[in-house]
Amino acid sequence: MATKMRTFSREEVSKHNRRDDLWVIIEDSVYDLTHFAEEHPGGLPVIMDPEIAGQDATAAFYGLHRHEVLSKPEYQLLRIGVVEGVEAIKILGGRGPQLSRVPHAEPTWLAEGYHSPYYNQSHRDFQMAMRLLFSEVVMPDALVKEETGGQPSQEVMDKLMDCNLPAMRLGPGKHLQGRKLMYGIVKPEEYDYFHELILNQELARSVMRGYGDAILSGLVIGLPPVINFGNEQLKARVVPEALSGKKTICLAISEAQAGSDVSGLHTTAVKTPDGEHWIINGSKKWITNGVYADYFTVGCKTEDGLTVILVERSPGLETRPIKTSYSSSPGTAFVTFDNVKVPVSNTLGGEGNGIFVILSNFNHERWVMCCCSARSQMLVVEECLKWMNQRIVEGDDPTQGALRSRVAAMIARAETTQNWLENITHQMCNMSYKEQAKKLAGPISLLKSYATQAAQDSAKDAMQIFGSHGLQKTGVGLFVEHYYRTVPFDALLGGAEDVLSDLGVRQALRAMPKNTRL
Ligand code: HEM
Repeated sequence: MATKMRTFSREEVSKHNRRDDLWVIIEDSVYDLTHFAEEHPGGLPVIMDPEIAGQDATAAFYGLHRHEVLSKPEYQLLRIGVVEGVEAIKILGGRGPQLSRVPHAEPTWLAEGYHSPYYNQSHRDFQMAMRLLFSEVVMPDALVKEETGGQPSQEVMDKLMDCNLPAMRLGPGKHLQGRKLMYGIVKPEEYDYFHELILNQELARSVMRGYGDAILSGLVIGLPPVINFGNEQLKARVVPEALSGKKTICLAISEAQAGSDVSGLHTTAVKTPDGEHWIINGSKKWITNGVYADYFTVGCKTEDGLTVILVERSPGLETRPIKTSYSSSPGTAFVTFDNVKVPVSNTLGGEGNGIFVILSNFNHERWVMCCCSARSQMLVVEECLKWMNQRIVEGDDPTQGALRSRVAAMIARAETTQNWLENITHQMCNMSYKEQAKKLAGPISLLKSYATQAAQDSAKDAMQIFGSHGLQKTGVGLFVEHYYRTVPFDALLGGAEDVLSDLGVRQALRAMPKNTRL
């Protein structure tokens, strides 16, 4: 049974304003900071200020801290009572499992009183279960590992495996057959691209960018070529190992000299005289999950052009971590191949068909990135609106109007990205894979290009709104700092912005009836 809190009048609190007896009021509660003040990360003098010590420090507190600070158990112990005559206040803070009530912080279909044609009860049940899983199991681990750079803990990975998260991250398809998805909440045959959109968006909402990539990002891009183009024997061995989390797989295409321009790859695969093996030489760079991967889906230059080969970690293959601007959790690697011997039966999609294998992956990969970008943009809008709501601005500050107009632009971008994404997802649900490749390559490229530009613009706006707080890795600006630092990365992965815009327009021109005139 919860113990009843003591009640203090404001006058009584005001008497505790000395170094050896120091109380403050925050919202409806009284905190005894006498012993904490010495260790306070913001220092003692700020709390000894006559306007703070023994006074209502709510405005000052929320001008400098996130609400999460007060919910930490060690700081909850400082709470000694409540203020007489003040109604109990339930603060809506943090990123718990509950739906946010901040306008534009959730996609419309999750906002109370709004409607959407795209989602049914199965999506709603799935979303609730996903949010619970991510906020209660994954997020606490993510907050630690993002800083320390470690991989997600085994306990977290085991829980993600229990609900078949790796298989669900690959989207609808045969690979889901016979699996219990999300504790049975959704049947494999019902699982559609909106379920997958929800999965990606809950992940993007809950974890920071680096940790998110550590949760099997390599599998999302590295395994489909095996599923779609591997021989039966290879699939029977590798797919279950990867989907059960026993082995890690990554995609290794980009190179130091060529970037992601597949026509300029230098890594070679040459057949042994008996024609049984490939001998691979060269290197790959910026390979997500590469540091700890067991399998590498590798693009190689061969006699017939470009060939994709599944390479197992074996003698001659080495990986080294690359220090990046985000966390080391995803194990971004430099991979070298020194006469690595691989059976020819590990060829994916046939010799010389590498471009086709690589391109067939792109639509899904880019769409996944759009899901995450749209959701992160909403999160940044939420951070900005919360900050504007909690921070008290003294007097008539003329910059406030300008900041509001920045938030207006951010909301417009986030809503545009999400609404366009939902429309494309609806098309994906109603098209065969072949049709998707034909009709959606252009729109998905354009959406990805738009989303990553919008995200970078919103990161800049958010930085202006948070001011210098946005430079800090701790405190109120923690999320915005991370977002601003890592968001440009999305504009490069899966095709650079300019390349994708160009591709989208070229596809549109190709689809034009040739006899169209002004
Ligand atoms: C229950 C009371 C308080 C607790 C538990 C607390 C805790 C903290 C913590 C953990 C930080 C590190 C940054 C962060 O994580 O947000 C911090 C920073 C700070 N705190 Fe407090 N604080 C309290 C009250 C106050 C009050 C009343 C003031 C008065 C103005 C204050 C002023 C500051 C300042 C100036 C900083 C440095 C800000 C920064 O680094 O951005 N704190 N506090």
